[in-house]
Amino acid sequence: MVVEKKKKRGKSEAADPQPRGGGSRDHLLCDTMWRRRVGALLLRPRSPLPPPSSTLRRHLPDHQGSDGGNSRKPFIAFVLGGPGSGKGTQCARIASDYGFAHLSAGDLLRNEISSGTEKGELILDIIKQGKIVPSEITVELIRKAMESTDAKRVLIDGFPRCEENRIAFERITGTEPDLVVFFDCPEDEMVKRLLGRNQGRVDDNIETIKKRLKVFESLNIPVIDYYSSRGKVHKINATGTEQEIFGAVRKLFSSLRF
Ligand SMILES: Nc1ncnc2c1ncn2[C@@H]1O[C@H](COP(=O)(O)OP(=O)(O)OP(=O)(O)O)[C@@H](O)[C@H]1O
Ligand SMILES: Nc1ccn([C@H]2C[C@H](O)[C@@H](COP(=O)(O)O)O2)c(=O)n1
Ligand SMILES: [Mg+2]
Repeated sequence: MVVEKKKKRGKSEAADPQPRGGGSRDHLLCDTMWRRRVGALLLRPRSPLPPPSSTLRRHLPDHQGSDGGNSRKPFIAFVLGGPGSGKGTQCARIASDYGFAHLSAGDLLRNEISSGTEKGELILDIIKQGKIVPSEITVELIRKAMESTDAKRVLIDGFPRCEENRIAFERITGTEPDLVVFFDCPEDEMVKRLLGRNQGRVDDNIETIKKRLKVFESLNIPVIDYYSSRGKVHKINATGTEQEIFGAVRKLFSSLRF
């Protein structure tokens, strides 16, 4: 199933996950341009990837293990949807009812900001502008979080946000999601929810929200289309009350064999 384009979706933007060209499309940049701008930080020599730890080995595809099943990779669900579509709200309920660990990419990045490091400052600057943080930063945070949980079911909320995110995740963890849940919500409803969220987020203002919506259409929809073509996407209508939406979520999760 290829996700239908909404009426307001710009044809060329949605079809071009890495738009090239002038400054007016600056809001669409994914991590390539940012890597250039912050070269000093990102081009620092990185130590070679360590051999997978026993925990990470659980994430490798087709790893059957020889310890009675304890080393099998966890069930991984990516949870996607536009800003304010209700990903975090529904993930909290899924985690509590179905025993999933909830890893929110946005929360991991905000924790890094709180740590007051140079990397945190870079992340803050990018988030304020509604853009996407370089994949190697985000995937590394997710990889560490996955390593430090023993959960057999993991929700990864708000990731991957662009094709580079997806490809970096697959390369670094050597695995793919078992399921992609897409919360489909009209833009006007998402804007209303974000403006009413009132959690002090630096990106919950109308200017940044407009940019995040454009980035979602341009860079995240192609990822959803990619997984749709691989039969992994389950689309949920994200309008209605939290409880109504969770009804649809429950139908899906109760039907899964983990
Ligand atoms: N069905 C709903 N109806 C009305 N408000 C909702 C609903 N679901 C969530 N909300 C509220 O909308 C706001 C955004 O929800 P939430 O934080 O879950 O979205 P999100 O998709 O995680 O957004 P972001 O991508 O910005 O993190 C929150 O204030 C939340 O309480
Ligand atoms: N994969 C990701 C996830 C998040 N970010 C940045 C950009 C988002 O606007 C911001 C907030 O995320 P949210 O809490 O809305 O999921 O964090 C990113 O760059 N890459
Ligand atoms: Mg969220």
